[in-house]
Amino acid sequence: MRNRITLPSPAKLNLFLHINGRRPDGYHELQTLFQFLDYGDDLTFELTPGTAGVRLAGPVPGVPDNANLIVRAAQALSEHADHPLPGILIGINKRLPMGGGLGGGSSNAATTLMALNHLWQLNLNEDTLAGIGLTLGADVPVFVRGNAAFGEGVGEILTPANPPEDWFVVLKPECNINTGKIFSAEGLTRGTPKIKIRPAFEGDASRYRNDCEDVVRKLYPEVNQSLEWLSQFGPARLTGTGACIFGRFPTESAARIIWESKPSGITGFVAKGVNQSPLHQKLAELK
Ligand SMILES: C[C@@](CO)(OP(=O)(O)O)[C@H](O)COP(=O)(O)OP(=O)(O)OC[C@H]1O[C@@H](n2ccc(N)nc2=O)[C@H](O)[C@@H]1O
Ligand SMILES: Nc1ncnc2c1ncn2[C@@H]1O[C@H](COP(=O)(O)OP(=O)(O)O)[C@@H](O)[C@H]1O
Repeated sequence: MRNRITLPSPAKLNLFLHINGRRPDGYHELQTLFQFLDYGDDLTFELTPGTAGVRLAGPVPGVPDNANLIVRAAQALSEHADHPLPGILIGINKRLPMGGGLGGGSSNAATTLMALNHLWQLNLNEDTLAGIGLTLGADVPVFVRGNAAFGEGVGEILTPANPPEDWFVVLKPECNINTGKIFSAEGLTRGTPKIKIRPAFEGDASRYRNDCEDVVRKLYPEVNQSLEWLSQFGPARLTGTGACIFGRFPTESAARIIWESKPSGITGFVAKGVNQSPLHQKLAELK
């Protein structure tokens, strides 16, 4: 049994995102296709016997520790323990932009649930971990399950999927987008008819759109400009409620050529889409 493990906390893309309606509680019913990227944050977990509680080795800028999804995930998990738990120190190597639609915070929460379930020897099953994850955010369950998936409901009803593992240029326009602001925008497309994705989806996901895109383009000219630039080279889309956008390429070299020619000042990265989460690949190696 190790005392210290470093685990990946990958990004997700919403390859498409449809909004089918609004629930009585105000949340929106979605249909979306999640795929992971082989790019993300790294989290290091170290047991600190003789101490109690969860400490972060350093803060995430702009996020108080007690609001950090890593700390909130650890606390939620600790409520399921039936034995005293040793303290834990968590280091964060943050690469993913925050509030970018890449699910970084949700992914950090899922990595924490999986890591501490192992280090604290809680033996909770995946259903329980996904259920705890859902209390922290709609995107946490897909990161706990670790399979590319169609998501329904608010994204928690998951059907495994196998989209092509293409390469992506991901760009982060210079703006931060609040998810709540987009879901409450007046002109948001909210009535896209449901498509049949269960028991199996038959179709080309790239034919479908992100229903948040029109509103985000109007409210954030930076996103509009970046989408116009990237779509010269093929279909480009928003992920989640933005601000990140992505373009799909069949090879790494094709993606890198476009990446090298991006307008100056814009940040982002090139990554491969993967249908098994890098977190689950690493956990399988540790077994
Ligand atoms: C849109 C998606 C798609 O993957 O991703 P991101 O852009 O955040 O990465 C997710 O569904 C984001 O889910 P989650 O991360 O739980 O959303 P939050 O930031 O907690 O939501 C902020 C607010 O947006 C509204 N909201 C959120 C999700 C949803 N399906 N319907 C909503 O109406 C609610 O008012 C909520 O209070
Ligand atoms: N560990 C964390 N990493 C990133 N963001 C976090 C974290 N903990 C809490 N947050 C909060 O969650 C918000 C959403 O972050 P994130 O999941 O990265 O973006 P998105 O949901 O747009 O993909 C951030 O703006 C931040 O306030």
